[in-house]
Amino acid sequence: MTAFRSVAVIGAGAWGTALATVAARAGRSVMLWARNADHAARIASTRDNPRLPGVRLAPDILVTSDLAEASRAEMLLIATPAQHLRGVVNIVATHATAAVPIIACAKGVEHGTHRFMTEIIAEAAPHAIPAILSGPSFADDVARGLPTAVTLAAKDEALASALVQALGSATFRPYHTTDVRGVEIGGAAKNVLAIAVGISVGRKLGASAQAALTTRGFAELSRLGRALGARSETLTGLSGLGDLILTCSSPQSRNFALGLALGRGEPRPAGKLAEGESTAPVLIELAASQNVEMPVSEAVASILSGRSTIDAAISGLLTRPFKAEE
Ligand SMILES: NC(=O)C1=CN([C@@H]2O[C@H](COP(=O)(O)OP(=O)(O)OC[C@H]3O[C@@H](n4cnc5c(N)ncnc54)[C@H](O)[C@@H]3O)[C@@H](O)[C@H]2O)C=CC1
Ligand SMILES: O=C(CO)COP(=O)(O)O
Repeated sequence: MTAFRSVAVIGAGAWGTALATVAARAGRSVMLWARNADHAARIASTRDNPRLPGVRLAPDILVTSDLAEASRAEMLLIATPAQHLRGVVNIVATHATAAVPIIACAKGVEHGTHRFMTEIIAEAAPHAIPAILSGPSFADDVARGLPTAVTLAAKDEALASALVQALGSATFRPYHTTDVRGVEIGGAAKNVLAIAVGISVGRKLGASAQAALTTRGFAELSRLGRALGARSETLTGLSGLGDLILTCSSPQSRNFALGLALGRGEPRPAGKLAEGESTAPVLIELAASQNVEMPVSEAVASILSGRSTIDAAISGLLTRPFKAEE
């Protein structure tokens, strides 16, 4: 199997920049693609990306806005927002014809199609090998070299393991699995649940409610995961429970921070991507199609769409019938 000497990171936001740093630390030859040529030129000359302030980009990371050039790498990491992944992979597919791994690093489910990230890659770039990287990892922590561990999934175990070898280092520790769907469900659902927990903290409902909501959130994430064939060790692993714990406990999470602002009745944080907002309506459509109950996610979707007030949604959750814990 190839040693994956060259890596292209597609999307120069906070996460793409952190991942470029990770790949450079692991000894890869790295190219970071930004869609805007001026933005790419500015990052290339200043070695600083305003999306990830205070992090200096290693001198050997090439920054480009040429997608054809980036698409020729031996491994591609896609770090655009989830709803834009298809658009960018469509273009990548016109340039890259070899069967290279394309690793989705976005967390979400596509509107309209209900497709998970690796399904989109499979449709948009049929010659490529889809994989997914997800887990508890704030871009800022990762870029600064603080210890993090994530899950990397591909259908072929040998390939998943080779990708881990190519990207892993002492401070960025990917664990490999073949449970692709399990990994992508965790990353998508935890963002929606983090908004709910942020709202409860913003409303000062207390630490006990925060723990209860996170746990019941995990119950519904697991129900959907099981219905879609995820393995229980994935759901309780880094990309499931691990990422849920991180984002439901820290205002550093943009999803949690959005919930916090909503709960406090404050303006939402400006210019911050909170993927849970896009994922919430799709997640509940997906759950309904599987006859899976996701009351916490439904409450988030109804608050975000204006169908429910926060107080009505909280009251709705607290007055649900008592039942067995499952
Ligand atoms: N920031 C973090 O700590 C982590 C983020 N992620 C995931 O990574 C994905 C990206 O998040 P961030 O980098 O944090 O967001 P960000 O808001 O910092 O950056 C998003 C980037 O995508 C680019 N972009 C937007 N639309 C595009 C399009 N149509 N084509 C190409 N590029 C486009 C933007 O120019 C921007 O550079 C999200 O799905 C997020 O959930 C995953 C793990 C950690
Ligand atoms: O996915 C993340 C951490 O694992 C980042 O969380 P936010 O997108 O909520 O900031």
